[in-house]
Amino acid sequence: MTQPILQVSNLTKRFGGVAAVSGVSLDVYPKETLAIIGPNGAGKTTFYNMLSGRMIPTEGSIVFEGRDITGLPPHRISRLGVSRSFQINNIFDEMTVRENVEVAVTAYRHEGRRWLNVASRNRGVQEEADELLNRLAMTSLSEKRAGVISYGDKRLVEIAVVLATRPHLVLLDEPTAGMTPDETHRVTSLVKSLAATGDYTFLITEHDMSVVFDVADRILVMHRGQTLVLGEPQEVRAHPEVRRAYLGDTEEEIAS
Ligand SMILES: Nc1ncnc2c1ncn2[C@@H]1O[C@H](COP(=O)(O)OP(=O)(O)OP(=O)(O)O)[C@@H](O)[C@H]1O
Repeated sequence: MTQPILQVSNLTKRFGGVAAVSGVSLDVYPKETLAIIGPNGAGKTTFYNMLSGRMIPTEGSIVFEGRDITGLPPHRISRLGVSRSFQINNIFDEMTVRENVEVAVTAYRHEGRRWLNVASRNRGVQEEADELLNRLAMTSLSEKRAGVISYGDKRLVEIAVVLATRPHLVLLDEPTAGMTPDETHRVTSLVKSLAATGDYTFLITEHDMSVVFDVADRILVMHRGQTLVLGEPQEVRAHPEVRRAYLGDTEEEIAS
């Protein structure tokens, strides 16, 4: 049987009396796309923060590709192949799209402080950046300054920057937040096409249920820091507590 790429056991984070995440256990398998949903305050961000090393769990363990990464600092976890995109833009507006990706590729290659000078001259880096942009169908934007492209395109550049670190596990944090329907469609298509390459495993937090049901192989529903349901989309859709606690209201809303 396939070994999980990520094994989360009894993961717990308490802030004083508040258990933001409480006893969550989860196995994630290579190449799957697993969505994490839940109402505001359910613990999704705290869960991500522990996976990516920004917060140290109060209890529990995180094993990635057979190695215990619990409590390691973010740069070590990233280096091991877990990469996270954020809800905020963190790209350089003054640089072109390609330069942004080159910086990420170069940083990954550990060229240290010389990266700014090296990036534009290093053909290997350029080729890798071009290949990534091609993979994301963004070649036509390569020479544009990041500051002038649309919000949706910026979010895609961020995904390119994340992929430049050659992750095996990609944590996407509300990738379609603030996007137009067209932009949302581009992101869902992209995630699906990247998942289809078999090179990545995705965790994705997302409030847009149509995106979740479109991209996810499985869904973890969190509620008050705990696992409410973990299952395939049709199980989650049909689950009475999920309907009450989160998806809420009507059949049509959930199916849409
Ligand atoms: N640094 C912190 N100190 C104290 N309490 C915190 C801290 N971070 C999160 N919490 C609390 O933990 C709970 C879970 O928060 P978290 O941000 O993880 O939820 P979320 O599911 O990501 O919510 P949202 O969808 O609004 O981003 C909330 O009650 C929140 O107030």
